Amino acid sequence: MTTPDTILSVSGLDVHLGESHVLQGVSFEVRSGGVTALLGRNGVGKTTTLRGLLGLVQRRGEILLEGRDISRLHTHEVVRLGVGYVPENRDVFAGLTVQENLRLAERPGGPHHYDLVYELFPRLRERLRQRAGTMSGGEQQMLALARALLNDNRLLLIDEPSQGLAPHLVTHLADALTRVATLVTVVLVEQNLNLVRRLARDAVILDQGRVVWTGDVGRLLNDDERTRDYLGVGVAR
Ligand SMILES: Nc1ncnc2c1ncn2[C@@H]1O[C@H](COP(=O)(O)OP(=O)(O)OP(=O)(O)O)[C@@H](O)[C@H]1O
Repeated sequence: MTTPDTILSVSGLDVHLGESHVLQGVSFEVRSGGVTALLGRNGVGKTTTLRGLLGLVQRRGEILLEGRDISRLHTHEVVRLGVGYVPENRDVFAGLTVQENLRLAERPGGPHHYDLVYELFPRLRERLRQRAGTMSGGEQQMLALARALLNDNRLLLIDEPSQGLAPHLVTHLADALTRVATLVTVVLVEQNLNLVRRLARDAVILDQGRVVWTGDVGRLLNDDERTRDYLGVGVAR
């Protein structure tokens, strides 16, 4: 049931890729504010769900953003409604500088939140003239996040931001995302369950293209059997 504090409501989302029926009627809701984690084993359809929401893959089903059906909109129209995306491959232009990468991310009409970006990632301000491709993986991840944060978004879709980062960078990322989540609703795909525990309030678990569990993150991560069955891991406490 959709309640007033629901920002996103997905119902019967279906995606075929090649011969595969990757999403088979995915349905879930995202509450306004904070972080909802989209979890599941490798290959269950998490990235495809984010891409489906954005219209980057052909999809069927109903997707309501603040009550408005966006399921037939093109990607640029979804983005213009305030949906930001940070893909897992760190979508930066390697041959361009940090400054150019940020400029290109500016959505026409603004506003553009450079103050916020530099407050969260002071390193980027120091490196405005550096080519993005010569920065470390962590710095590129910060730049990818910064590109999404520059614009006014209602919803940010962030795919595996901690992938490949050293532990101290994961801590920095967690601090930044904690602040981000006070400003905009986040749907986070993440394998690092310590990060999920720290950041997320709600969880949605996918298995083989279907939602198999939704609920409170704390409840999920305190349930060894469930985390083992659905996520294939034990959780360190
Ligand atoms: N272009 C494509 N053509 C055919 N199958 C695809 C294509 N892209 C993805 N798939 C398949 O769709 C399934 C879901 O992929 P997806 O990337 O959404 O999973 P995921 O849950 O994000 O996985 P991971 O945690 O490993 O990133 C996988 O089995 C994948 O092999």
